[in-house]
Amino acid sequence: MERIMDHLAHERSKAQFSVEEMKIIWAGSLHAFQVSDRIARLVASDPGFRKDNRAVLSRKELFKSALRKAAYVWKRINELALSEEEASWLRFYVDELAYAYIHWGMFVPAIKGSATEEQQQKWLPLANNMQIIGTYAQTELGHGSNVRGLETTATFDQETDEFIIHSPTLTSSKWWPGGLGKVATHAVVYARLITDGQDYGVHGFLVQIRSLDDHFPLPGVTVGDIGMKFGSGAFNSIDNGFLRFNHVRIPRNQMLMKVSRVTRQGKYVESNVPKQLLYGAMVYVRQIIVADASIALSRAVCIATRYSAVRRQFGPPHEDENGKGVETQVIDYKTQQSRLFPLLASAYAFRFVGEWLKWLYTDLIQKLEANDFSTLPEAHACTAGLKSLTTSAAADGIKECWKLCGGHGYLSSSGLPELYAAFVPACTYEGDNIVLLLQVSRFLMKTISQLQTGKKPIGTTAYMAHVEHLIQCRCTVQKAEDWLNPSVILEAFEARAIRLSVACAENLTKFATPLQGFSELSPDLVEAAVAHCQLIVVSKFIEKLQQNIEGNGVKQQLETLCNIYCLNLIHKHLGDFLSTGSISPKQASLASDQLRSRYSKLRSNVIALVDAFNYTDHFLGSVLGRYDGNVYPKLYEEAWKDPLNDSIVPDGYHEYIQPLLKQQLQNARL
Ligand SMILES: CC(C)(COP(=O)(O)OP(=O)(O)OC[C@H]1O[C@@H](n2cnc3c(N)ncnc32)[C@H](O)[C@@H]1OP(=O)(O)O)[C@@H](O)C(=O)NCCC(=O)NCCSC(=O)CCCCCCCCCCCCCCC(=O)O
Ligand SMILES: Cc1cc2nc3c(=O)[nH]c(=O)nc-3n(C[C@H](O)[C@H](O)[C@H](O)COP(=O)(O)OP(=O)(O)OC[C@H]3O[C@@H](n4cnc5c(N)ncnc54)[C@H](O)[C@@H]3O)c2cc1C
Repeated sequence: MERIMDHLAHERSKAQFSVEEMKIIWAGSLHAFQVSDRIARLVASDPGFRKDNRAVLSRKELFKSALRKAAYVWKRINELALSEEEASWLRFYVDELAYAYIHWGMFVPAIKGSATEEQQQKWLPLANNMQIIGTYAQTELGHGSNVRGLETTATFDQETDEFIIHSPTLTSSKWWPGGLGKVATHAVVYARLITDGQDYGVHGFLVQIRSLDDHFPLPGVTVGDIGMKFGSGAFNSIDNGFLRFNHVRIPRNQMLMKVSRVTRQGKYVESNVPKQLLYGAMVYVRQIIVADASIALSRAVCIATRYSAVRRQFGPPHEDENGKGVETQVIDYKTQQSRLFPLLASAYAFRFVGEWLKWLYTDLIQKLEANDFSTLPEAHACTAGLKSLTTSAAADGIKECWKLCGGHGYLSSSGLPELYAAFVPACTYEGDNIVLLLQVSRFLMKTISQLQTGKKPIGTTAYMAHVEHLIQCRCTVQKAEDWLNPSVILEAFEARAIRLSVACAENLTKFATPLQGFSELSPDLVEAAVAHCQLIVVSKFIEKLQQNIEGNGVKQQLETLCNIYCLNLIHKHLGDFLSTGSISPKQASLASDQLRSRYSKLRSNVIALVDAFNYTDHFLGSVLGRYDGNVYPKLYEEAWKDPLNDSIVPDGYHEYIQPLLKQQLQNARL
């Protein structure tokens, strides 16, 4: 036991940089570090937030436990008079999915984004004080990605000055909203607005669905839970629900009227803001999900890295610090490094691009407030594309981390199965990842077509202004070290991205209609979108390194991580880079040489680099990822806690095992 604890301490002593300074870089600022660190410790030390083994709880127990924790969170927020920022960290570190995520993450933002000032004044205090609990009811049984295809109707009745909300078909039943099944009292419902016999498309409506007195559904409302989801624990603590309306009436002023409104006379009036603002809550959450992806991936990487340093298999006999013969740490196998270190680099890359995206979103909101809508298309493309890119990579990465831990990774006590099950739906919710990439490609094709009109591309598409150069430039790498030059990397990624996009744009012209072209070429368009999004991540990582980064050795570690992130992408997408002529086969081989050398450079720092995430053992929830590396005794201890070990002889022995054994013995004797 002592030996293993010493082992991680030895790993930590090898770090060539200041972990404390890196923690601040990871958190984003000294302030963010201090607040999150304080709240993380508060949660970890409070028995009310203990994480029992969720995998062994029944659905009802799990759900009730999540309700208890959510209520306790609210109590502590009020007792400690926490600020909005602190409250948000508290919900985050409690790490139990419950209705509050949708209430704070989607219901409140939907009101803020789509309601008029007057409506906000009425509804926000109720929501902020938890006098009502809200959900976001958009998806239907028959319609998820295609929001324009939603069937629920909101028909204006001029006589009573009300909207009648109705589910005309089974497929129009709302399906999936979190917190809807058993908890929410209110919902922002997306429905087709019909007035004067005309259908004006999908709009948002605030609808009360349960009584605030006895929690029963209101007349005309049928509501329930959609059932168990993948994985034990994970999303099963939350009540994703179904909802059907039978001519439910709401006052006219419960239509969210920032984008358009219906007058007392039933006239539909558009405001001067783009209708896409109705989808504002999705843009907001997609931006948060990118930050979530870096957190989920970094948790898995932290577990796999610490465990890989503890775990030993095969190898020539080494001597440990005490001169005792030991096997090789699995982290020293080059295959382990080539699978794990790019994931560590990706966690950092996603963290920085998430930080940038938060800035982009804040900037968008400021512009919208000043009636400047110019950056909305780019913000939509960036949030959609990066949500897609980072969640797909993080979900795959978490799965890889569990395999990197061998058999023990498959145990619930490793924390990895639940982490995976809880994160993988991020590839689907808030927009299916392929559907979102197609949105990005649409934006890219539009930008390319506008180049011909002389319109200057801005923001993340600014590189497209150099199309003529990027289409014909040749990569200048001659030796492996040349790959450490950021401008060389950037140009290779820009050339690959623009060449894929231009090829798509040219191919699209060969079809009878753009619609037909988009449909036939959609796999290529998705690849072009991925290339563009990877370029954004690469360029934001490089930009981060150009900032003033303090702390002994911190910048050097980030440079190595950035090199690994970029070179590994080249390695993984070699087909693209070679087929577009962005690099040559010889340069590809030099990139691989450089990548190997970066792994060696990073090796002695990896434990400290995952320590910089500053995750408490409580938050990690993993025996394999413990800070002290005391893995084996704790695995043994956890095994004993399994309900099957409550009795020596299992329940069922007398009914099923004993008779079988007896029968077989008797048969043998005959
Ligand atoms: C975009 C679509 C795929 C398709 O759109 P269409 O092609 O049909 O076109 P449209 O006519 O709709 O659009 C035309 C035009 O608009 C552009 N557009 C589209 N969307 C947007 C947008 N959002 N913003 C700006 N512009 C937009 C589009 O590109 C066109 O432009 P051009 O004409 O110029 O080309 C659309 O149908 C779509 O979005 N589909 C996806 C559906 C979707 O995403 N649904 C989400 C449902 S809600 C959900 O899934 C919730 C899950 C939540 C799970 C838990 C989350 C956990 C994390 C929460 C955070 C916690 C926070 C806690 C905070 C705290 O605690 O404090
Ligand atoms: C855990 C979880 C929580 C959720 N929470 C909420 C919530 O709170 N509120 C809410 O309203 N919704 C919620 N959702 C629903 C979610 O937003 C939808 O599942 C999502 O938008 C995808 O829609 P879909 O399920 O209909 O998939 P579909 O659109 O049916 O996708 C099925 C397949 O078709 C493909 N596909 C679809 N359209 C195209 C296209 N145009 N081109 C190419 N391929 C296409 C997709 O790539 C996918 O492979 C949640 C979902 C999950 C899993």
